Amino acid sequence: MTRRVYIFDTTLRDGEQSPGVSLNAGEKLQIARQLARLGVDVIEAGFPIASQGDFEAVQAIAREVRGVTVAGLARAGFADIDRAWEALRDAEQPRIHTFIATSPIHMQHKLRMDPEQVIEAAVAAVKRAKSYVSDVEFSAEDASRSELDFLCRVLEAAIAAGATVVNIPDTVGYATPQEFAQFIREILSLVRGIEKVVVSVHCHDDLGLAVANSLAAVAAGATQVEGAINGIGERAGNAAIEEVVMALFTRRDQYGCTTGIRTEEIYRTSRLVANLTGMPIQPNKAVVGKNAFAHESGIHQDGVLKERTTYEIMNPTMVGISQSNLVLGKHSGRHAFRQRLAELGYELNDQELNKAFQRFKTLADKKKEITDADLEAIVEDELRPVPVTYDLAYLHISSGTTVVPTATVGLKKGGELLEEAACGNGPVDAICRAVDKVTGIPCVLKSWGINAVTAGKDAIGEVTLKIAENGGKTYIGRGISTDILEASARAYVNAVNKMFWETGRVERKQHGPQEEENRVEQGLA
Ligand SMILES: CC(=O)SCCNC(=O)CCNC(=O)[C@H](O)C(C)(C)COP(=O)(O)OP(=O)(O)OC[C@H]1O[C@@H](n2cnc3c(N)ncnc32)[C@H](O)[C@@H]1OP(=O)(O)O
Ligand SMILES: CC(C)C(=O)C(=O)O
Ligand SMILES: [Mg+2]
Repeated sequence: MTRRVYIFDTTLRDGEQSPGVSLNAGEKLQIARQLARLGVDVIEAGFPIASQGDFEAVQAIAREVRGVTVAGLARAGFADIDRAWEALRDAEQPRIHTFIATSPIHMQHKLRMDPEQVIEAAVAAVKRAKSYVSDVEFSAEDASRSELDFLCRVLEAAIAAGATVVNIPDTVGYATPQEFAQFIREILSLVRGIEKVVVSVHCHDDLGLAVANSLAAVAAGATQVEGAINGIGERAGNAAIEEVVMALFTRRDQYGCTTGIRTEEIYRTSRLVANLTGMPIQPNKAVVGKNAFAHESGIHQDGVLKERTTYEIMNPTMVGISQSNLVLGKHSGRHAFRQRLAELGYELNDQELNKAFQRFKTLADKKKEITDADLEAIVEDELRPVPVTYDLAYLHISSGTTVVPTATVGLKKGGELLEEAACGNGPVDAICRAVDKVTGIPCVLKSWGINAVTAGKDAIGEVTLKIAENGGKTYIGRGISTDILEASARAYVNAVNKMFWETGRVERKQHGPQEEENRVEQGLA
């Protein structure tokens, strides 16, 4: 039989405790609306006594967001609880979440209270909260470092006082999965009345075990998991909700649990939280990272192209990502290379493909990322090798903050040296204009981009650009040099040569040895 596990989202409370994160009321409201669309059961909207801003944010969420429980956090003190109620009173389903620490280390050093005082404070807090709302969650902070007998007494007292949810936090991420599962099993068997309430866990990621501990607790019988989107939160963060949910779904054979989450909303929620909190998602992050459904190795790409499930245990569309991504790099193989070229509109025969593939591998050894423009340039060169009509003989640039950028270029055409100078908005513009003067054909620079082919201060830059002749067809040019202006000039001349060749401005004949040498110099052969 499948069990329903409740998802308690604390992105807006514990998540906001991430160092450097502060969300205003508008941003919190935006995230809360999306969390409701995602289908979480509880949104912990904030800690109302923390600041006027947080109070207003919780109040705004309580007033607007429907179909979900809205919780506010409060220490075990009347002022906190009263303030939480003030903020939550207009919620459709309000929950006051009150907490106090139960571990010897916290009671002695932080609270400076003895265990009996802690029990008294817990009971008084739950009763106060209960006087306002029927749904009261009690958390025993630092539960995983608390003595089991004492913890059970506190939980029992909180349930007797009216708590509807008891939460067992691993506040400092100290637990390990087997130990935590055993801890939960013991609590479930020892605490009187626990069968009447929801048993929750709240795990932190100090040892990278937050999700594993949460899942172990669910397997042991916990019925609510607390966490944050993208795993943000105090220190190393909370259990990542998207990971917990997708693990419960993907391994439902193991856990036998369901959640109310609409998984297709996961990616959108993750992006929104990353954007509004300013906490970027690491590329290799499970479920929502840029690489979570990306494959770079040829063997994997081949497998995925033949049958996606060879290397994917989840369908990306299930989490709201449109498709798997085959990334071309030095580890890629011909199957993925051919597929990407087909997507770009190139159908190559086996011989052409092999030649282009060798060029691609050579480039991939030098560059981290191979772009579509790189592929287009490779294929264009392979399929349509062009003779060198113009060859860059020299380039002189005058540029700076107080001078008009000026370029002088010398281009060889046959045995002749043709020289021109031009001014421009910047040095690249000046180069383009000077080349145009030589050729007599003004072109528009449609795009220009540079990549470092090698690392370090003396990196070789590779410029890829696109030009078009007065609204006409686009030609791609590439040029490499340690000087980015020289690379730009070479790329521009390369594109001009393609234009001359394709528009029939030069005689169509095979490359001679000198032309092939020139192609090598330009980094094109
Ligand atoms: C594990 C968690 O994530 S707990 C939640 C942590 N989140 C936050 O702290 C964010 C919001 N916090 C705040 O804005 C502030 O800390 C406030 C407004 C709550 C309190 O601010 P201050 O009154 O200046 O107290 P301060 O934060 O310096 O110290 C905390 C006090 O609360 C007490 N306290 C801590 N937890 C509890 C608790 N659960 N119940 C009762 N008292 C508690 C501490 O012992 C300390 O009391 P003391 O002043 O008598 O020594
Ligand atoms: C307030 C409690 C639930 C908490 O955040 C923790 O113990 O980590
Ligand atoms: Mg926490």
